[in-house]
Amino acid sequence: MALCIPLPSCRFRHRPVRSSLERQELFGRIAPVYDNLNDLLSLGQHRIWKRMTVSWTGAKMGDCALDLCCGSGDLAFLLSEKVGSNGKVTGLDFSKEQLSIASCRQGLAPNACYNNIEWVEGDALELPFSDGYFDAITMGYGLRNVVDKERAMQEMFRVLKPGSRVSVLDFNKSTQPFTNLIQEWMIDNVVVPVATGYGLAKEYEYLKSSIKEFLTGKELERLALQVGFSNARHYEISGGLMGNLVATR
Ligand SMILES: C/C(=C\Cc1cc(O)c2ccccc2c1O)CCC[C@H](C)CCC[C@H](C)CCCC(C)C
Ligand SMILES: C[S@@+](CC[C@H](N)C(=O)[O-])C[C@H]1O[C@@H](n2cnc3c(N)ncnc32)[C@H](O)[C@@H]1O
Repeated sequence: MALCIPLPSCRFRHRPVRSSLERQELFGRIAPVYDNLNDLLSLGQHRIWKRMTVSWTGAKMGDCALDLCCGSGDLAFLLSEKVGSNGKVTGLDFSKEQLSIASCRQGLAPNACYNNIEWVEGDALELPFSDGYFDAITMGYGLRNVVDKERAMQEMFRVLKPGSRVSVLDFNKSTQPFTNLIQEWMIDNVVVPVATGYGLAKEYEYLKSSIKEFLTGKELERLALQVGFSNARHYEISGGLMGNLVATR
């Protein structure tokens, strides 16, 4: 009979969320509360970080832009305002539940330009777009969550036009121990307790391990150059708690 002895080494205890399917299901479960919790937990700051992300792409009127791992669509809506009614935005995500919220928000919003957004259910690791198709790409809190970060960067490089930019927003994996300590303290003492009230403790506990397994700013810059980008720069935001990688094809 198989026995799982409750020791710290038992691989069935505190098993981290690993496979792509497990992550897809996690984002499906948090979808109903995701937007409200982002506003609450970041004290509205995530809206500012997302505006900075869009601005760093250099997207302009008439452009064709992609928001990868779009979730409920925050960055896609901001891109839509930048490219206007003559431009086009594609929001791609593998979670039906997140896309359904994005689509509802689009229907409820009065902005005419939001008609230029199309939602696509797909995998960031196998993009259903031709080479050199987009003038700008955003990815908010997506790269840390994909199972193959190099592959995701390669796909972004492939579908981007030469000279165009990708802007990748995420938690910063700092090289400063004190910054990491603050980040971990916030997750343990604010984020997870709040999420527990919604029955989503495990889902938000995942944040801490995913940041630990993520890349530092310098490592992200190196990865971008390695897959072929001609220029890559990582910016720290909000005292180094968040970060944004800007890379030019
Ligand atoms: C927009 C935020 C998180 C998105 C997010 C990303 C993920 O990968 C997840 C994975 C699993 C579950 C949930 C998520 C998820 O929500 C940021 C939300 C805020 C942070 C959770 C809290 C960080 C603290 C802020 C840095 C506080 C800053 C306030 C200060 C006034 C500058
Ligand atoms: C934390 S949410 C970010 C949502 C949104 N970009 C934002 O900034 O609020 C991460 C999103 O990435 C999506 N995702 C993760 N891995 C993916 C993949 N391989 N392909 C497509 N979407 C993915 C999830 O479904 C989820 O909606």
